[in-house]
This record gives sequence, structure tokens and C-alpha cells, in this order.
Amino acid sequence: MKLKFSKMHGLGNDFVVVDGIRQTVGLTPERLRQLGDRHLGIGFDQLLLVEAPHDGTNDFRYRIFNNDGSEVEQCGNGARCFVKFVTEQKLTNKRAIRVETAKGVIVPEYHSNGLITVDMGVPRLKSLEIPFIADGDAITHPLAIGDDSIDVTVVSMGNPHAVCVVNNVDSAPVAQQGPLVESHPRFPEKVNAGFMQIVNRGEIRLRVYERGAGETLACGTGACAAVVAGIQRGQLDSRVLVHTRGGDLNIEWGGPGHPVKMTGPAVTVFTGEIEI
Ligand SMILES: N[C@H](CCC[C@H](N)C(=O)O)C(=O)O
Repeated sequence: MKLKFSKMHGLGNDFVVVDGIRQTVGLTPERLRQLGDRHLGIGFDQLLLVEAPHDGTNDFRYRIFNNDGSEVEQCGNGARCFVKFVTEQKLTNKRAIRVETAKGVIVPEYHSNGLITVDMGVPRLKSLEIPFIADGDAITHPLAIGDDSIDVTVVSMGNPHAVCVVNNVDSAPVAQQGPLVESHPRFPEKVNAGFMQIVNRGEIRLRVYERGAGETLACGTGACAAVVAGIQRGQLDSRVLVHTRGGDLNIEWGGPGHPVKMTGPAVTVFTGEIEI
């Protein structure tokens, strides 16, 4: 059968987006890996599946699959592409939509200037909520990786993040430490590893080694988690410009109990169909 899709990206974090409402989609982890392969398939960091909501008060359901075939709870750059996709595909005429994810409802809003703001929900900070194995809750936790120990702040945006502060993201050991953090035994569901350089109280540079995908050019939930971590550490104010290798995001967070707001672009590269 033929599968129609759009190839999209949010700051170079790239996606295959599939309408699961007007077409029947059954994708196994093995098929997802094949489709995500940049030589043998289409190639993507994540595949995003659009479905009808379970709760009628919401507009859509949003399922996210890493290119290793794993299904995950949240994707920030994907959320911006999601609202652009359902608008372009005329699945909605709303500018702000309520979207169910595996861990809560997010609200992307499509602005007339083409940028998208997403209410990413309230971050969860307790170790058990990440999940992270620890003696208790703290702003930072020492994490032994190989012969080193790094201090991480753990944050869940629905998906798990471990954020450390580095002097310079360009020289940060992302390739070496990223996989060790991602699969560290204290993260039972693995984790996305963020490497944050504090430029000033309103600006950071960020690289993320993503769970199930490796380092990406940008990570939306990673940017949210990094800003939350920096504010928790007392090093950032509530509005932060986040420089990723793929471009810039604006993140706002009013503190514990408040939602994180993310603003950035989304691009449709091409549409296509593939025999599956
Ligand atoms: N790799 C992530 C999912 C994609 C998140 C990222 N692409 C974003 O923009 O938030 C995880 O396993 O939790």
C-alpha cells in the first residue's frame, strides 16, 4: 500500500509526518527503522503520526517515534511541524489546537508571521517523575559516566532530560558522553542528554544527544528542559534565547507549576508517498 507523508523540519530536527486520520497506518518498529534510514529509506530523526483524539475536547492525538523505532512521549520541534501540517492538509482551520500526547495535552498556536508558539505543559522535576533513580530530589545530581562525573539537572517535559552545564558547546564531549548518559542505568526509560553553555541570563547555546536518535541539530523539549534547568540552578531568567546548531528558539518559563512556552519555526520540505 502507498503511504502519503510530508517531510518537515524544525531547525533541522527532521520529521516524516503522516496523516493517520485519512489513511490507515500500521508501522512496526522494524518498518519505522527502515523508513528512518537515511540511505535505505526516507530518513528522519522522528516520525510523527496524526490521529483523531481519544477525548473529544481535544483536536488531535500526536504519536512520536524515534528513528530507532521506539515510541516516545513528546517532541517539541515536532509539535510546531504538527500544527503546520494539519493546517496545510486542511485537517483544521483553527490557529490554536489542543493535541493529546502520551503524557498530557499541548497547545500549539500558529501565528500569522509563520512562527509557532507551543504551550508544552508544566515540567516535572521530581526524580520519580523523570524517571531517575536517586536518593531524593535535588537541583543537581552527580552522575558517574566512565571515569568522569558530571552534575545533571533532571527534567521531564513528558519525555526525560538530563541537562549539564559546559563551558563551550563546541568543545563539549557530546559524542563521547551523550550515549553514556542516554543509556545510564539510573534512567530506567533512558534519557535525552543536554549540554548547555550559559551565555548570559537570557541566552544559552545548546546541544542535545537525543534518546533513540543521537545528536540532532535541535531538540525542542531539550531546549525547554535546559531553560528549566538553568532557572532552577539560578543561572537564567524567565525568558531565554536558545541557540541550537539548527537555529534559535525562544523559551519562557514562570517557575514551578507554570507551563513552558516555546516559540520557533517549522518548515515543509516536500510531500511524497512511499510503498509500505
Ligand atoms: N528523542 C526524544 C523525542 C524527540 C524529541 C525532540 N526531537 C524534540 O524536538 O523535542 C525522546 O526520545 O524523548
